[in-house]
Amino acid sequence: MNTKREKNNVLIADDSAVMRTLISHVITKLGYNALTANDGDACIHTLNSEKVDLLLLDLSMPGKNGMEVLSYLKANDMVLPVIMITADDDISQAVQCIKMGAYEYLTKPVKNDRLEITVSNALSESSLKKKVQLLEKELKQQNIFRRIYGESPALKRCIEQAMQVMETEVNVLVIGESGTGKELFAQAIHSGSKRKNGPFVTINCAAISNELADSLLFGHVKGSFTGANSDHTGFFEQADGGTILLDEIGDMSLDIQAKVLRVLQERKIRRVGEKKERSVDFRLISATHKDFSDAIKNKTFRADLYYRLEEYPLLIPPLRERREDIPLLANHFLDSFCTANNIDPISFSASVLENLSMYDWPGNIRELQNIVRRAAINRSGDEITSIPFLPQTHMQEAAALSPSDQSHIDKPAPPEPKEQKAPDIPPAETTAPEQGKALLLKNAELQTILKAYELAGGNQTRTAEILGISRSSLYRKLKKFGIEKNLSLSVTKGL
Ligand SMILES: Nc1ncnc2c1ncn2[C@@H]1O[C@H](COP(=O)(O)OP(=O)(O)OP(=O)(O)O)[C@@H](O)[C@H]1O
Repeated sequence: MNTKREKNNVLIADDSAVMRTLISHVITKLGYNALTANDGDACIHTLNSEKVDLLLLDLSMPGKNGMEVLSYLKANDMVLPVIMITADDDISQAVQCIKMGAYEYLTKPVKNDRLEITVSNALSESSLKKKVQLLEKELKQQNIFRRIYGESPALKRCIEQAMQVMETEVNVLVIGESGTGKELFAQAIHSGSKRKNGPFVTINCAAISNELADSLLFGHVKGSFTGANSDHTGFFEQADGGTILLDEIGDMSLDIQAKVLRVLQERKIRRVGEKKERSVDFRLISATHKDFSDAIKNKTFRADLYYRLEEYPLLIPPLRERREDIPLLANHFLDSFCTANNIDPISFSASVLENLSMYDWPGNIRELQNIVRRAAINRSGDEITSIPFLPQTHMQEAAALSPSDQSHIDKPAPPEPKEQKAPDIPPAETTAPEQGKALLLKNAELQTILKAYELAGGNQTRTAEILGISRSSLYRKLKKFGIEKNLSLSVTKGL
């Protein structure tokens, strides 16, 4: 790359007007912009007000001398190549400047050819350094956010914000509907922070009762209450040196809010049954799907705690506000499912991807992930051509979408050819009465569970994993279908 063409700004700081004129002449002839300063203070002023790519700095100047300007640059993290200009008898100081980070020194009288070469080399090197730094930043971003898929401007904005805040110690409040990826973002912020080698501890605030709060949050010592058979380390202590995620923070009781506020203020905890206090060092991230304004008004959430939590709010938009991410996410979940289950690659037909893009996804990405898994289990070939169990209640008409939403669905989806539909599950478009529809959905759900069960080789934990639900949800669903325990019996009976 030819640095001359870039019109870099070169600042010449010298108290001699003759030197400034001579050097400016050479710099301009080389194709760079020459800026000048007649002393150290003027030099610092220009550095703060202009974009300066290279500094030619006289060592001996009235007011702040060259060495002091160099110290100022270091103290203020201002990174740019500096070439010292020095009289012969200042050489030892010039060497000292190199040790302080100056790129090179030139002795007076400055020879034009030496000046030209040194300036060109310094600018090329600095531009190369900037490129490497940019690449490093991109690589770091790709690595930290590798599990977060999406290309929409809305998602990219979230990533950019997370990048900005992750290296600080600021408390982050991640706000978004259920299933939008709040926990994923919290994990990414932790892995991009200085605490990345420390623990990442998640507390589900909705699951902590007032009775158990002290023991769970702060720990207990053996014998401190009935059933305390051994010492226990609480969540805050477990997170020492790392990050703690307070998930579903809006569901925390007022009692527990007071306890958490105290830890945030004092950074100390006391285990139940123990007198001594222990210091804890953690970074706090909280997540919520709730709007706090009403809770604060109704005094069910402490305003003083809220303002501590939301030092930096990070808003994750729902999937329906970034529809362009849907096909990408759907394909990603399908590929992951096939890889995890040793299935030959399958794909979605274009019309299915369009249908998925028109759905509102009230359960956001988690719901999309589950629907993709079900579709993969129910497939009848290597292409998925219909999603019969996609509820119509949240389906947008293409015409109802905003123009930006429609960029990917400009043509209406062609009707599915009859022979491609799943044989035993009628398509969702069927104009059946409501009861009939409910029955069809129930049937589709059961078929999905049975196929997952087959795929899992009869293992119920694995079945639940494939379906993306917990084991207890699986049992609940089975119960709903009148199957209490023995799923294999139902499969063999064909239900
Ligand atoms: N952008 C994304 N790319 C890939 N997977 C994602 C993305 N966002 C979320 N997911 C996946 O969706 C699921 C839900 O994400 P996550 O648990 O982070 O959401 P959440 O907002 O914390 O949900 P909840 O409020 O219900 O706890 C997870 O399996 C997660 O891996």
